[in-house]
Amino acid sequence: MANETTFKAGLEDVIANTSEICFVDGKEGRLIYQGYDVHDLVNGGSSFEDVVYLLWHGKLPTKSELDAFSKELASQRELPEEVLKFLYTIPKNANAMAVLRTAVSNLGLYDKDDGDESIEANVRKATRLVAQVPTIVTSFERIRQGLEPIQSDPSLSAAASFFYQLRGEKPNEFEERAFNTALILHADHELNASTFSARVTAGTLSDMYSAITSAIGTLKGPLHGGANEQVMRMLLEIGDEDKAQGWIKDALDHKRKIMGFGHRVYRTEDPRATHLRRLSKEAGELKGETKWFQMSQTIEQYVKETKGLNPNVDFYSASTYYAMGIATHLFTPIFACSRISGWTAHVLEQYKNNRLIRPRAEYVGKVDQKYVPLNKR
Ligand SMILES: CC(=O)SCCNC(=O)CCNC(=O)[C@H](O)C(C)(C)COP(=O)(O)OP(=O)(O)OC[C@H]1O[C@@H](n2cnc3c(N)ncnc32)[C@H](O)[C@@H]1OP(=O)(O)O
Ligand SMILES: O=C([O-])CC(=O)C(=O)O
Repeated sequence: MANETTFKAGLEDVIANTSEICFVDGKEGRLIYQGYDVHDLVNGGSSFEDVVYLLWHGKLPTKSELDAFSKELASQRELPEEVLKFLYTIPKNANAMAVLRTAVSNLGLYDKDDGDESIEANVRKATRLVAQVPTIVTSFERIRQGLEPIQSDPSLSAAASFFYQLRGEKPNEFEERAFNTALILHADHELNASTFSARVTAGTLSDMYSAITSAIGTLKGPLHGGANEQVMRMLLEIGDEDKAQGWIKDALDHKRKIMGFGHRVYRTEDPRATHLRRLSKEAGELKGETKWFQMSQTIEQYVKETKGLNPNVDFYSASTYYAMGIATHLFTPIFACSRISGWTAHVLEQYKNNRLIRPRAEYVGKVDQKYVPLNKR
């Protein structure tokens, strides 16, 4: 039996590995990628591609490195024919995260580098994954609606390409800028549950696609990435700003969690929420419908006052995406379109310095049971 003093429910504050990729300073409310504050990356005008390069290579690319990397990513967006065909066989009402999880697993079967576990091959797999996860999400969404998937335009940025592949139209300036910011903000977050899943799978020296499939299944849950969809469903259910306070009070009185609030690490404002709050306001104003932003503000104030809880990344991303006309069931897959960069960075780091991840459980079951043969039970 493991020493019971070592047990921490939910592994809270347990250090499970070292990492150079990301630091979450929960006390100060800071998020750092490879030494760079996420505020500087957003305010300094980084592209998502810039950040993916940073997460993987530990340095910001030069202009020519970024151009080459962006071109490489854009050239890999098309799905293998077999995977595209597979998307047509999926039930149209399937959960979009379940589709993504299954399609990424399927994608691994057709990767040219399948079976090659060299660093170079794994970087190539990571590149394809970052390029193709959005294509899976947008293609299935179109197939679901009875439309044909759209071939990507390699001249577009990752942010613009998502809209183009989803709608067949390029985004406006705000949509591209806001989506690029959202992609940067969701890119990595240290040892969150889905990244931990990916690292546990990679730690057995299983392949990149298996690790990412584990991660997608973990992100799907409403206590993690799935919360952004639940936030929007909550706002829609409340329906009117005047009803927000009463609805939240009732939920809290019944000990229900308010989606999009609270965090295992942050004890202050989640730095990503600061940007997303601003984007939610801007998106609402551009659409001429600020009701969801205003309702979110009312909820934030009430939950802060009554429970002392801050909004996390999922709270204001919901009303931002909604104002941009994105369907609610795509919110968590969009999270995955960004987090795939962090997951792959962590899987590459795990392979570089691997040790099997295998914690202990504190045994609290029965002991010394007397065996009874079947005919005597
Ligand atoms: C991208 C992400 O994954 S960000 C997180 C997304 N998830 C959500 O938004 C779901 C809602 N939030 C939560 O469920 C939690 O805050 C989590 C899962 C994020 C963190 O969970 P934990 O660190 O395990 O905190 P835990 O659930 O133990 O909460 C501690 C206390 O705060 C309360 N609390 C925490 N979050 C909330 C919430 N959103 N609404 C109401 N109460 C809450 C708990 O009820 C608990 O109260 P108690 O001590 O009186 O029982
Ligand atoms: O870090 C966490 O536990 C959850 C989170 O905010 C994320 O994955 O972005």
